[in-house]
Amino acid sequence: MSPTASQPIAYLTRIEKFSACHRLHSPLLNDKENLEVYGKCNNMNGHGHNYTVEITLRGPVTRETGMVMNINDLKNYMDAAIHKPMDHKNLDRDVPYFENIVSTTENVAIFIWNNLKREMPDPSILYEVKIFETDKNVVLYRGE
Ligand SMILES: Nc1nc2c(c(=O)[nH]1)N=C([C@H](O)[C@H](O)COP(=O)(O)OP(=O)(O)OP(=O)(O)O)CN2
Ligand SMILES: [Zn+2]
Repeated sequence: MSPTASQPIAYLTRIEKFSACHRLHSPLLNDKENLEVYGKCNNMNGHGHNYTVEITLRGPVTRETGMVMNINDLKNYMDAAIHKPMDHKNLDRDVPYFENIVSTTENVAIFIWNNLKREMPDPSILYEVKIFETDKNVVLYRGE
């Protein structure tokens, strides 16, 4: 059903956390360049983060249910898109997507976006993926 005056548009956000380790290393750069670009984050031993992910949907508030999406369903989609592939994993070694794609927070956001698009029955309502890699480093991705 398309939105009408009786179906206002709302933004629904769910926040989840996951932990993972990684090393910033680009296959498109040589070792010297990798060290120059990524500095301490290029260390062979890697390092870990407690990521916070905010997923926002934008869609009509369905009259019958009063919801953009049932949060219980959103939880399941986020579990499949975020926790199952990445929680307590080494992103570079355990997640095939990052085999040749550097595991920056930008690319983690794109990975989550693509996973959610596959999981959700109506992917058009996915509005934004926001990730806090640390308290100070935040990435927003809107599929552009
Ligand atoms: N554009 C990006 N730049 C950097 C990313 C990234 O994902 N995208 N990631 C890193 C490192 O992985 C690392 O996570 C940065 O962490 P760190 O410097 O320890 O964290 P803070 O900036 O929060 O802490 P400071 O104490 O201020 O250094 C690097 N660059
Ligand atoms: Zn990092």
